[in-house]
Amino acid sequence: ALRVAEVEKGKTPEDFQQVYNAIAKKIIDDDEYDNYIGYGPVLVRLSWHSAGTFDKNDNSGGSYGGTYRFPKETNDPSNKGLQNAKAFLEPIYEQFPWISHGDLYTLGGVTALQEMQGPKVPWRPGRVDLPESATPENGRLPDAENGADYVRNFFKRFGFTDQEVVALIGAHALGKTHMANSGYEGPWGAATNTFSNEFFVNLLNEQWKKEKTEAGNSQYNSPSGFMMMPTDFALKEDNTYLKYVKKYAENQDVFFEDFKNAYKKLLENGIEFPEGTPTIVFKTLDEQEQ
Ligand code: HEM
Ligand SMILES: Nc1c(Br)cnc2ccccc12
Repeated sequence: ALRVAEVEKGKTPEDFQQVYNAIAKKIIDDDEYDNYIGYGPVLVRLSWHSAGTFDKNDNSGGSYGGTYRFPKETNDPSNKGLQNAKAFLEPIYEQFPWISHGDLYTLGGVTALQEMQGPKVPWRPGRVDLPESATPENGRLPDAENGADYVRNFFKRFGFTDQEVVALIGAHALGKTHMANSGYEGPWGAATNTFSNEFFVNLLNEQWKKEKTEAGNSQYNSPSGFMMMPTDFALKEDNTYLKYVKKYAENQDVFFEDFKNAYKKLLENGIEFPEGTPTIVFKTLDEQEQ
């Protein structure tokens, strides 16, 4: 079914900037989360998982309906750990009950990314909450215990190119993996809350050793305490992906530009935005008088 955006009644870009500011301030206040990594990375992951159920073949799933709010999707094993991001956003929703859940989950990721010095991501409002019956079945998100062919095939469902796929996975510069959530653990050292191209720099420059985790997964570990999952590592094993890995490791500006475009496409996949829908480029807190 076609998803047509309808901006929340009477709301202006300034209203959405207020939501952005409330999320950004809460990220600063709740800085102790996950050993002081903070909520930035898990908010970005929630925005991706809310959009990552999209299937272009029948236009089902995706960010529009905000169905992550329903237990079936919240409890998808692929979403383990995202409950923390959901709880973080609950008081924001109480403060701005007019916002749709689809807009809230995608705006949460855009806010977190920009406040972690990532690129400015133009964002459009108008996702409309769909009923529980619209919740997609579990299992639409990717499984990290796989190689390049799986990754390439998985993202065909979104209509992404090889370049867009490599750019998007660069989000793994943020945060970390948690044994209790996914059966992967690490990095132990520089789990970061600043967006950069270092995922690609590490992937190319570190010495990697393939090991088994206590959950029975494979992961690649480096002496500096970094880790890669098989689907991360696949990006350097595949010659086409490797071309983009090198491009992004060499030039952070090019990575930021390509990530911004691919992330916007991810968050808006399957949605028709009518003429006149505002495109908002949010100001960061630093850019506003405090
Ligand atoms: C092949 C595709 C992908 C796979 C298999 C994958 C898998 C995973 C797994 C298993 C984790 C660890 C979760 C945990 O243990 O807490 C993770 C974390 C993360 N993923 Fe991905 N991911 C993929 C693509 C993406 C994309 C496209 C984005 C965003 C654009 C993204 C953003 C993140 C972030 C920010 C984290 C860190 C979360 C935290 O620190 O709590 N991932 N991913
Ligand atoms: N920081 C990460 C590194 Br370094 C490598 N892989 C990841 C996969 C998911 C989330 C974070 C990371």
